Amino acid sequence: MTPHNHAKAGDYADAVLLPGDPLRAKWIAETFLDAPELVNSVRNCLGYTGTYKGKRVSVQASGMGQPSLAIYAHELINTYGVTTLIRVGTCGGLNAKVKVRDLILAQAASTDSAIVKGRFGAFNFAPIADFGLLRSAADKAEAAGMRYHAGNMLSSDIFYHADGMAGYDKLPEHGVIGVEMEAAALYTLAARFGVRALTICTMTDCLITGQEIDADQRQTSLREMVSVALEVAIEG
Ligand SMILES: O=P(O)(O)O[C@H]1O[C@H](CO)[C@@H](O)[C@H]1O
Ligand SMILES: O=c1cc[nH]c(=O)[nH]1
Repeated sequence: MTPHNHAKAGDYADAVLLPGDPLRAKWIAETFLDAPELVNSVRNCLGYTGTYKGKRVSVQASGMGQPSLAIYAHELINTYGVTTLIRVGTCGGLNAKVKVRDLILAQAASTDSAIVKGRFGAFNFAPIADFGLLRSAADKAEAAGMRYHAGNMLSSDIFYHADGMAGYDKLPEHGVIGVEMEAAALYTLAARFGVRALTICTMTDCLITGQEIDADQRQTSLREMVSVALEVAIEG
């Protein structure tokens, strides 16, 4: 047990999906998992374990932002022995080629966060996805006919930039295609502790075109993203 998680040893599967939103964790558990059991509800940051296609898998909400995700990821890895962490999030679009509902597989994650930047002194560490998980997710999205983009994500500590698009500076012109708030910390912790991590996001609002997902599309496209993540998770 930890200050943020009252699950017992063995309550989590080796692979855990990490949505930001606790209610998305509940929806994933109730919609996709067989015999889901609530294993954590501290702060309402819900965690569940069940089976998917006969294999044990968990889902744990990470909250919003890198400090919050870092707490849950750190504890899942170091207290509960989790070895595969797959974030299933939403993100904004920073490239017009990425349409709402498209998946972004975060191959790498740039960041403005001190949680990563403060750790490497003179160096700019490059947080990257586990290649096996990335390749598997790309294969599965492709096989299912989904639109997806593998590329550089921005994990920002700031949702409301005071300067609007200028807040993203030169990142879009250097190939950064989406923005969310957790992947870089997840990849950095995975690297530090020698486990596997991937971030998959559904693009819900394009900051370039102003296009936004509507309520009906949101559920369908999150469903597609979660199916891909679960298929990757149970591969072991
Ligand atoms: O939908 P989730 O997984 O929460 O992800 C995105 O949504 C939140 C901001 O609205 C941030 O957590 C961001 O990363
Ligand atoms: O624009 C967006 C949309 C989702 N999540 C973010 O962090 N930014």
